Amino acid sequence: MNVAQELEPEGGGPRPARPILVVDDEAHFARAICKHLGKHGFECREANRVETAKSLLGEGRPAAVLLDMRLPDGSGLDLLREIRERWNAPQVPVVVMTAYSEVDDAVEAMKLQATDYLRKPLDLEQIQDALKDLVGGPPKPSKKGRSADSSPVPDDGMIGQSPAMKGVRERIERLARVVASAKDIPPTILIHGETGTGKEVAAQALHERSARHDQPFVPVDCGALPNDLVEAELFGHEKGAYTHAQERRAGLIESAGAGTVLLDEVGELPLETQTKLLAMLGRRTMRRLGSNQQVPIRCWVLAATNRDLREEVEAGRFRSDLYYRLSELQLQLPPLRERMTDIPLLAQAFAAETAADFDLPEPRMDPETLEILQGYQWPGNIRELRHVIRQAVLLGTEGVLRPGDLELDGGGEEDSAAIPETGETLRLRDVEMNLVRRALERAGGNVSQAARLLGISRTSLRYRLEKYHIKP
Ligand SMILES: Nc1ncnc2c1ncn2[C@@H]1O[C@H](COP(=O)(O)OP(=O)(O)OP(=O)(O)O)[C@@H](O)[C@H]1O
Repeated sequence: MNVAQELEPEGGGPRPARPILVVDDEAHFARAICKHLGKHGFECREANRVETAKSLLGEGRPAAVLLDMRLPDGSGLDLLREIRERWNAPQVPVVVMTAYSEVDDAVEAMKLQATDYLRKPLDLEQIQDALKDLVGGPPKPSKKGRSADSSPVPDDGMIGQSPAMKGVRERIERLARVVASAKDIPPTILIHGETGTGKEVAAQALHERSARHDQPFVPVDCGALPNDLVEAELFGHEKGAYTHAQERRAGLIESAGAGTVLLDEVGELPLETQTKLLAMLGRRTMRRLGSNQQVPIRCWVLAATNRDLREEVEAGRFRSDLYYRLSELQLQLPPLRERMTDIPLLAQAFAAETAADFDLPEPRMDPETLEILQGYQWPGNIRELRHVIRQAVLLGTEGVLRPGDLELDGGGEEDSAAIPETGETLRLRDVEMNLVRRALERAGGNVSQAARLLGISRTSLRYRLEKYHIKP
């Protein structure tokens, strides 16, 4: 009899499957475990702190617990003790995850009747195997699960059928084939594209097509990390390596294990960090801050940038040797304005997503709304489109997306050259509103004639009339 059977309630009969509780302070790692186990039919709950774990435990007994020892607000051992006091061993299997240097903890955990312990760094397969032994196979899939083809979003998360997008897909397929044929660590791929064009989505699609798809995918926004912390975040640190390093901590690169790391906005890395990154890519090892020991790295590195890195190299802000190292293979993502035919699909998918998130009816798209969306320049690309649609669904007319529901930031066909800085937006709106009023007056309230006077389409004028609440 396996533990899963032991956990069946005495009264028999069907019951909802209990989730597996994953407690690890490395959020990326915990998420990767949940994602991997999720793919194999296990339901998971994630906690990155003792407090969160306790409140999830308060909701009911889990099928098993995967427990990291070092947590930001307490120790895994104390949590294990509490689980044992609450539910008595061996009813809830607890698998402890420890690093090599935490042998004492592992011994202590065994005394507290941890069911098993796994040594970090860990492969997701290992975790799955350990759980399978303990709780048996995954529960039957629930009827609630969405069927793969009920969603307008393709498996790779990349919506779009335009020639430009088909080109991107083909390129990703070709890159994936090269990656699959690499004997050891696949070559680095540099993904270029303006902000919001989907570089992270493309990186994830590459990861999903690689042999590493069951391992963590760890995106790191290099631009968001302050200069004095960037190396600690990337490479990890020993206790006391710098003022606030109170605990030893694995870096993001190490926590990716044999998965994929995406260095997003890699052009933002300080030169000193670029040097360390280059050494790491060459030697396939790295050192945690404050340590002399070289740790082997197994992850595949992808990089993304919205800058022209060759220009950065010329300006002396980016190391040319690192540029060549990172750009062994390249992928270019087109701006949204070069694939306007994808806008209806994207807009409808974002509208559906928002409606589902807020339990609203999925809105219909007014044809004039689509015309406006396809006439706008989208400086913020797909991210901006998603934002505009979400806002329109939440704050606009229920059940239909009308032109007046769209809040676009200038950038339309006739004013795309002037995206105003803060403070100028109002002035631009005032000028535009006055022009619209004057044109209407001169045209005696005739919308088509006023549009001709302004040199814009009738739809564009109708959009502005709604936006500024002007009655013709
Ligand atoms: N082809 C696509 N289909 C659907 N959604 C997409 C697509 N491309 C991007 N998105 C969505 O657009 C948003 C921005 O995408 P992403 O973060 O990948 O862009 P990025 O180029 O990495 O941006 P940045 O340069 O600012 O880091 C996300 O919400 C993403 O889900």
